[in-house]
Amino acid sequence: MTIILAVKPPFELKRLYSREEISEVVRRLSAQISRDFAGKDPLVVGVLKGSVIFLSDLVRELSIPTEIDFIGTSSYGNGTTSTGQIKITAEPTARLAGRHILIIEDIVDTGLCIEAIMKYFSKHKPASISICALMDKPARHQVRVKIAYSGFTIPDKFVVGYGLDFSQHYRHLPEIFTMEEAPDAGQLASDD
Ligand SMILES: O=P(O)(O)OC[C@H]1O[C@H](OP(=O)(O)OP(=O)(O)O)[C@H](O)[C@@H]1O
Ligand SMILES: Nc1nc2[nH]cnc2c(=O)[nH]1
Repeated sequence: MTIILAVKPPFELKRLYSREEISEVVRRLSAQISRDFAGKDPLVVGVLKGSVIFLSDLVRELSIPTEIDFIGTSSYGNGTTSTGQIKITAEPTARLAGRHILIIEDIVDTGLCIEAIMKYFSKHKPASISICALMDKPARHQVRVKIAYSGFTIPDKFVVGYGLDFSQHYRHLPEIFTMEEAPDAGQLASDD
């Protein structure tokens, strides 16, 4: 399925993963997490805002009790490339010391965001910190990242949907799409 967006320049969204493919990955990750964290009362921390839909689906598949919290970061502003300046914009409120913390990311791209989050949690003396990411773009990593629970390994393309935005839009789409300038963008732009 391809959607052409009537913006300038025109972008096209091409479906990368269907609802069924996403559900299958969510079930696989939840099973692994349920097994590894049994008896550990983990603190599941979603990285705002992109992980919210993934986190909601994931925790409802878990067979173990968990506590849920969130951390806010900003790095992408309104564009498709990281500014490289990662700010923690909202801190979790749960007790962190001595906890088994599972960070839930929608995507690891440069890895700068997750690196800053790992640094933040390390300072609070948790028992352990693990990362679960729905998508990983290894071709773009700028830092070493260890993802214990990885959903899809994706090519170097900007993706939207299932929580991920472009300029705060498209988070609501239930599937995941790549977003690229439409091939005839030059033609359309010169038709003004
Ligand atoms: O690996 P990186 O290059 O650091 O990129 C990954 C981060 O970028 C996105 O967040 P963003 O800052 O766009 O905020 P959002 O989740 O609110 O959209 C995404 O949700 C990840 O948290
Ligand atoms: N929406 C979105 N946000 C990102 N942040 C880092 N990479 C991406 C991406 O591919 N899509």
